[in-house]
Amino acid sequence: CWLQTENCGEPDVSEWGVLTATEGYGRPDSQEDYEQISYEDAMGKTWGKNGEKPYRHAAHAMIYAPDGKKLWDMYENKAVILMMMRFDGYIGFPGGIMDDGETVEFGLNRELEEEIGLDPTRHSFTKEDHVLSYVTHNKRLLLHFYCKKVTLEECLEIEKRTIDADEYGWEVLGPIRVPMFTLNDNERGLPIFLSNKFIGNAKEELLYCIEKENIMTKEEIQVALENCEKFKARYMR
Ligand SMILES: O=c1[nH]cnc2c1ncn2[C@H]1C[C@H](O)[C@@H](COP(=O)(O)OP(=O)(O)O)O1
Repeated sequence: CWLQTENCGEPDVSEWGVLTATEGYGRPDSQEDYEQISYEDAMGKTWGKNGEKPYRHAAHAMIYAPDGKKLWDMYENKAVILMMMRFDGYIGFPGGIMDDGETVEFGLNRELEEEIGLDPTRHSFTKEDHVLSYVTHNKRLLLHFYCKKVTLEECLEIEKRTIDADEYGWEVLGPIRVPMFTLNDNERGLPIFLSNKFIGNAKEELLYCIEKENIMTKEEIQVALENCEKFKARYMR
């Protein structure tokens, strides 16, 4: 039984080692029910208050920098956007579930330090960076998403630090840069990247921020999604 040091007994495959209490949160849910709500509604929520199983808060964040570098002098990379390969094989953003008593921003900054080694004295997320909140009743989670623009130099430094983070090699298997360009076959680059498996609503959060931060237009994103679907129809039956 993973990570336990004593009294392990027979492994119980339905209750998976010491992760039992939380690992269900990250599992894919065939009945995803993400409902967008305001930050204020999420903070003042009353669900789970009447002796039911409580709702937990979780927060994740996108860090990015405008780029403009050309691949082979041809394809402009519009931005460096940091995502990560998670332990479960899904792509997501760094962050996690708040510990009891933590504010969402405090918990987010703690998770970012643990997962990607973000230095809170230099890059601290505040309410100003909040973008979206969702509730998922299936998972009894209130999910908050944040986004911060940094300089390219800072972004590359943050990316480098990720492999020295406490969680590197455990919950985080590595930083991922989103390819923010598309080759002239209209598929390689962002469209094929979008055919990956993303945790929760991380893909929607990515696309929302790409548009909100004026990295790509709504129309450009739509074209990338359509080309992703064409690629999947051909190769991923
Ligand atoms: O990037 C994400 N965007 C939206 N939801 C996410 C993202 N990453 C995880 N999640 C969901 C999936 C889980 O239901 C919860 C908490 O997951 P996780 O980040 O793995 O939490 P811990 O690190 O274990 O605290 O959020």
